[in-house]
Amino acid sequence: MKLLEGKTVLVTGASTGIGRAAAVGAAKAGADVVINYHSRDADAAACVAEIEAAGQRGLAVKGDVAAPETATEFVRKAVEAFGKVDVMVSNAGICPFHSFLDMPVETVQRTMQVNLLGGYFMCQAAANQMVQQGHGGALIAVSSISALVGGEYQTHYTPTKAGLHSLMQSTAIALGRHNIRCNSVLPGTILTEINKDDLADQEKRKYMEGRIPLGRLGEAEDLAGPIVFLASDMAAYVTGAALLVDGGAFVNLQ
Ligand SMILES: NC(=O)C1=CN([C@@H]2O[C@H](COP(=O)(O)OP(=O)(O)OC[C@H]3O[C@@H](n4cnc5c(N)ncnc54)[C@H](OP(=O)(O)O)[C@@H]3O)[C@@H](O)[C@H]2O)C=CC1
Ligand SMILES: C[C@H](O)[C@@H]1OC(=O)[C@H](O)[C@@H]1O
Repeated sequence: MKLLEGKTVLVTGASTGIGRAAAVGAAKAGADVVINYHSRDADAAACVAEIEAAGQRGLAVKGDVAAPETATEFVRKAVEAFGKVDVMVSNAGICPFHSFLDMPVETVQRTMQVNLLGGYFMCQAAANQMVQQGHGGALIAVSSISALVGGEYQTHYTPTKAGLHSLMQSTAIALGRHNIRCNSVLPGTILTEINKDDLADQEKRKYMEGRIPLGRLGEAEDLAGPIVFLASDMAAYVTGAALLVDGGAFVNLQ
């Protein structure tokens, strides 16, 4: 029996990167998967094609997670299509690198709205559905190593990742009685669209690689296994936990 057989998994921000790897990983583990995305129609369709190639049902629902109604609509469409929601992977996020002293107000507000409030509303909508179903579930937030350490050009971003980590701790308490487990994954530096421009700076890229004991930057697929594990019954007694997936970067002081 596959790890996620019979489960319906929802993933936000799954047109590219970590979300897409999680969606395809969940399908390969036997789940039907509903994805949210914001703008890349062709990439979202390609993700659904990969889910179907794994032998599972897939559906893409377009929407901006910053709007609370996107969350209720996403969950409603998932239930309409596949009957239930077992897992919510709240992954959608942005990181427009910018210096602190001249940070535009709208960049701060948008980053908080998408990353933190988007995650909050998605998890809340999924949890309400899970409580109504009455057979538990799992929420997984894609937080970051940046929940634990700072970044000079990420002063608007790192608080959102700390916030998601904290949200999973509090929802673990609020939802434990419903057997809904709440955990976060904390990726290190993973090569995706979000940091393509930032890591085009070869000096910075080499520095980041040099910080990692495993000797390489991460790939989106490196997150699939940890997310599938936390979504699965193998993690039945794991809640309120945060799993670093960073090649050892965080512990590398000297
Ligand atoms: N890459 C890394 O090093 C790390 C990434 N993370 C986190 O992982 C998550 C995924 O990022 P990653 O895969 O790297 O980056 P990508 O840019 O590849 O993926 C971001 C995804 O989020 C979606 N998205 C962006 N804004 C919105 C929105 N307003 N509403 C709905 N969907 C949206 C994008 O959709 P579309 O393209 O269709 O607009 C895309 O599917 C983020 O939360 C990020 O903070 C955490 C630690 C490290
Ligand atoms: C976008 C960054 O490269 C990435 O995002 C994070 O959360 C980490 O700080 C990574 O460096």
